[in-house]
Amino acid sequence: MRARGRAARNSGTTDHRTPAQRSAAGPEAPAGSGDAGDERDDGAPDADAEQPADRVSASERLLYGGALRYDMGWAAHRDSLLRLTAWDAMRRLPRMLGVCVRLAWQADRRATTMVAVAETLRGVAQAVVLLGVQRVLAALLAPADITDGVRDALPALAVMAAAAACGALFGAVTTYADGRLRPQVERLAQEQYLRRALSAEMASIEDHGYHKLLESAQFGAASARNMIGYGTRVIATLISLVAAAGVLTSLHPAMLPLLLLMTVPGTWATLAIARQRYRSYHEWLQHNRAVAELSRMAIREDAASEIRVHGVGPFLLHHFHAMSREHEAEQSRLAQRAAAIGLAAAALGGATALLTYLTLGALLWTGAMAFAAAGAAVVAIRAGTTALDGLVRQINDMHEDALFVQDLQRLVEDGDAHDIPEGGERPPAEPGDITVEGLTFAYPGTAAGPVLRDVSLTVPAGRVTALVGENGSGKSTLVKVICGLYLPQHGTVRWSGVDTSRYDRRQLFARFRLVGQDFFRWPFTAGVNVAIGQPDVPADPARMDRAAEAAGATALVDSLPHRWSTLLSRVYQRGHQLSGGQWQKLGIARAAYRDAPVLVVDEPTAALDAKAEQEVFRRIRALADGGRTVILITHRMASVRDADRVHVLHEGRLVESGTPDDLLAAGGSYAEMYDLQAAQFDGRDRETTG
Ligand SMILES: Nc1ncnc2c1ncn2[C@@H]1O[C@H](COP(=O)(O)OP(=O)(O)OP(=O)(O)O)[C@@H](O)[C@H]1O
Repeated sequence: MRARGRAARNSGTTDHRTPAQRSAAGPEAPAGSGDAGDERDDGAPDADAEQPADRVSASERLLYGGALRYDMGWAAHRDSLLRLTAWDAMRRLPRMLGVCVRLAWQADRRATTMVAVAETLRGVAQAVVLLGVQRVLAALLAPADITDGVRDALPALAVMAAAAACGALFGAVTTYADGRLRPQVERLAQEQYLRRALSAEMASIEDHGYHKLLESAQFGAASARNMIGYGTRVIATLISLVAAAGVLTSLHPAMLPLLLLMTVPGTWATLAIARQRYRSYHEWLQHNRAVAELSRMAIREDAASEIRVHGVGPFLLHHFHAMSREHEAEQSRLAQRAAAIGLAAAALGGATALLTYLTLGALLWTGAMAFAAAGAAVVAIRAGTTALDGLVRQINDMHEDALFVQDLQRLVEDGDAHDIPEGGERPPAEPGDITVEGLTFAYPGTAAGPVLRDVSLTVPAGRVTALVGENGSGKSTLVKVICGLYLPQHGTVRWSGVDTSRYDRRQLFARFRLVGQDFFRWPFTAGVNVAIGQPDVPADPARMDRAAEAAGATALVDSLPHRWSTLLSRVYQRGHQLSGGQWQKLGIARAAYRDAPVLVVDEPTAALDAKAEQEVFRRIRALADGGRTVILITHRMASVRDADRVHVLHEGRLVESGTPDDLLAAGGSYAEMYDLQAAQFDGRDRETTG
């Protein structure tokens, strides 16, 4: 494809085999790769199939549980894609040019002006050359003596030469200014995209529809860059076209309609093929993303050992092959249709060209047109059809890219509803007691129903509060709602009795430090991995050392080849690999680096050795003793014994609350979980001592 953005959006080759040939010659399926019989509707290209989503390969069913096709009903592009007619494309041209100019103007006014002026002048130069041809032919063909003819043609030839030289010069100016402009436009658009994506609500990021918009709009930046190029060419082409049309009309009024008629078949073919490509691109977006993801898995660090030890390589390769073939079949179907449309357009184009030249001949024959004028008309027709064809192609390209730029604009302009809202009161520096009242929460867009049901509890200030319960009981969800990451459907979260919905959400986040189960391993230096806990201030090495000390990570940092400057990603040169437990210590140091009154720790010690685990809990306890509020989620019941208060969740409901001693005495769920774990240790002790 023409441009970088488009290359990233499209992929695939062709597979012309029938299903029978495919299963006969297909790759040997490794164990677990699906039943060969499932290939039944992994169909070869079916020219009549209107619904590619019906063709689901065994790989797709096995790996993704069904077809990975977007229902076109979702697409905001749908109408623009499928309604794209020549009239529609022309009608939209001014708006699309407006988009280009606005983007370019925002990025670099000087370069934009240079491009606009140079392209306009280049178009004018081309028009002068065309008019010169008419003059030269008239001068050469009119007098009986060729020497007189050449002499008469000389001034026009000189003007043509000068115009051609100027055209080349303006072309060079455009090349320079356009080359400067395009990367700036792309950067600007990408920054707009990132700003929007980074400020979206968690619920919006997980929202299917919004995620699709985010996915589609990510191509907006590359498309914006492309559009500048197309816009530039459209200006020059339009001027050439006006010149050719002017020349033709001046030669004979019948010529202009014929010129337009000649371009009808090409225009129809270009737009018909484009419509099919748009439809296909959108339907296969998810599928192609999955194929790209399958091939990326081959080099993922976190998958590398399992791929080798479990022999996952052939499995991945097989499914990559099968899914790629499936898309190739779609590509093949498109190619077949494009070839048929192209052939029909060529036949119609030939007929219209014949009609035009026959008319020209008739005009000559009847003496309605002079010989010189007919020669100039042939040149103008050629220039005109080339310009018109080019214009349709450029408008089509622009249109395709404009859809992605439109998505980006839609995201930028209408994304407010999905952003974490700004505004609200400033929350107090210390939240005091945190109380949750009648909280019910369901993840938006899921059919599973509420994962928290009517939960009411208190997290006392300056104490350690433990949340326990079996897997999936809602502990992590509860702390995410308490932190303000998600908004509950019912109920309130209060700080010292004040409803937190009054507070500015971003400032609310600033009161929490979080060591999540799935804290992110930034592929940056060890120092950044800790200092990113407080990214709004410059990294302070002394504070990093203190945070490492608080997390028991000093020895680890000292052991790194470049201490804080050690790059923690083996993907890069000089990269260093940490163990899971070492990462966890850095994650705790990140939270310690952050200056916030409430510490939320979700399974903080899962990857730590026994000594480190004990140390972490000792430090967490010390934090609370120093007045910090700690919310601790853990499955280690022994660690919970040090908590001041324990809340037990079961299937999204609060079932027990109290001090550890009270709950043990009550003999409920907590006591049961505690006894189970204690019995494991007792058993092991007996085994090792027995
Ligand atoms: N982002 C999400 N979108 C939809 N459902 C989710 C999401 N995160 C969690 N869930 C669902 O919410 C329920 C509670 O999950 P949660 O992670 O809060 O449980 P948990 O008690 O912390 O479990 P664990 O002890 O295994 O960490 C689960 O059924 C889970 O499938």
